[in-house]
Amino acid sequence: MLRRTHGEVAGDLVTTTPGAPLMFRPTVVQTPAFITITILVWRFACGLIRLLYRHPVAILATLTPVYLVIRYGWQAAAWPFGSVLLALTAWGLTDRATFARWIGRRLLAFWRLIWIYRPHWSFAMSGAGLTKTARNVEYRPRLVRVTCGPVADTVTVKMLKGQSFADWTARADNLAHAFGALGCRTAIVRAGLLRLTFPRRDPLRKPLPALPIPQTVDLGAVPVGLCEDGTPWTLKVHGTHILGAGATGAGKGSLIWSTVRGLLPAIGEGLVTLVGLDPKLMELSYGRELFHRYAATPEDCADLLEEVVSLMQDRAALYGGHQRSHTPTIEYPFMLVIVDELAFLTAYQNDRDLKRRINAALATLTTQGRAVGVGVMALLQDPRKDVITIRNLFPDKIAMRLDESEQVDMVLGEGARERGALADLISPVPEIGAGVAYVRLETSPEPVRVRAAYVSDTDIRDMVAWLTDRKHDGDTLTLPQIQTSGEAA
Ligand SMILES: Nc1ncnc2c1ncn2[C@@H]1O[C@H](COP(=O)(O)OP(=O)(O)OP(=O)(O)O)[C@@H](O)[C@H]1O
Repeated sequence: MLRRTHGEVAGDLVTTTPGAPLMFRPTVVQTPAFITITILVWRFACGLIRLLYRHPVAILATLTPVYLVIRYGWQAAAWPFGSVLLALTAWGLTDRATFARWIGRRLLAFWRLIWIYRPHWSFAMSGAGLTKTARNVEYRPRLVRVTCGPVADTVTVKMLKGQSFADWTARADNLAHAFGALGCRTAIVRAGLLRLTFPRRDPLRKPLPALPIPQTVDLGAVPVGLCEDGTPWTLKVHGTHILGAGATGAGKGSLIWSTVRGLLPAIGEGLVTLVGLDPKLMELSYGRELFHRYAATPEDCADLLEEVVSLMQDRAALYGGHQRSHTPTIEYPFMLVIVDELAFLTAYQNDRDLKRRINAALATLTTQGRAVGVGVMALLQDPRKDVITIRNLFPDKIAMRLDESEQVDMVLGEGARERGALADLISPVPEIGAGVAYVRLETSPEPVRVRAAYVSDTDIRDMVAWLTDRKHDGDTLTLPQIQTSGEAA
């Protein structure tokens, strides 16, 4: 049976389908051509101004020679153009860093914008499922800006209304492949604005040799390796506690020894004392001489930890009401307690009393030690809750190669893996992956990929010799002593 459709009926449409959808025909308003042209010209002008504002160097470098050739002919233009080119080459050869900062990376950013990001943007967004369609119109997130750092591109994006940060972190892998990058890290700039970081090359691909022993020591920034953006990786050791987790062979040793190496001058001056707990008897014993106090058996470790706790409490009593923070002095040096394979002393310890004493001492140190100049740096293989119950008492965490993806959030905190901390995907091949880690510092929620420098056995022997030489030179006659509780009081 033929039946007319309901609603604002489109002409004389009829249908034989029962329950056919209502058909509406929107009113078509003819836009005058001059309005359309004005809008297009306006958009073009805005785009041009934006381009000039964001890429002045690239635009000048492209347009100036063209203008000179058209205006004066190529022979006349060749002189100024050649001179500028020569000056820029000389600048690039003599001071590479400033040339790269002011010219090179700006040109590169422009090039990568027009060659990689702009042409692939639409397809990458829809391919990654980051577009939204409403009334048959596809809306795309806006590419705001591209900048280039020494090793990575930073792309600023305006998210679509209704999108969440999690939508983007979940697509990080898709985006990396879409733009031919090694990976993609996401970070929020402000509400609605997102920063995507695409590494162009990986400065952490090759092992780093041990860093030079620094001239002076900053306990807030001890150099231990390299970040993936090519900047030095520095570790804050004073006023915090550090937990490092990594499967066997992940390179936890390089983290310990790079830290000790960075602290060496301060150890020599007596401003830093090292306390080593080495239940595996393999790692710290190699540089035993660098530690003021050292323990290996669980009993000795428990005694030593309790001694440090009592020292810390004496200091706290001394400081109480007078000062709220610690400045290292020879009398009251900063004390770093390094624990290799913490689980041997806690979870895998059969003696219940020892286990309780060690756990209690570590919990006390990590809750009260920061302000009085006692820090704990603990390493372990397995970060699960039943292995380490005091995980949350360490403000700074480092995830080296881990066996399972779930372990990443256990170490670095909820959502770290989603934000790009792929510690479970670090290569087990020592040359490629040993010493590589993701860090999440107390001050920043974004995980940063880093690699610790490799301190070989020879380097450790040299460090011992360096310290011994200084002692003999008279700089420091004895290794600084930990004051016992009686002395401190
Ligand atoms: N930073 C590094 N760069 C390159 N290679 C490294 C680095 N650190 C360690 N390695 C290599 O990886 C091997 C294992 O390192 P290391 O013993 O430090 O691992 P680990 O995490 O302490 O393992 P385990 O928990 O079994 O003791 C080393 O013998 C060395 O060859």
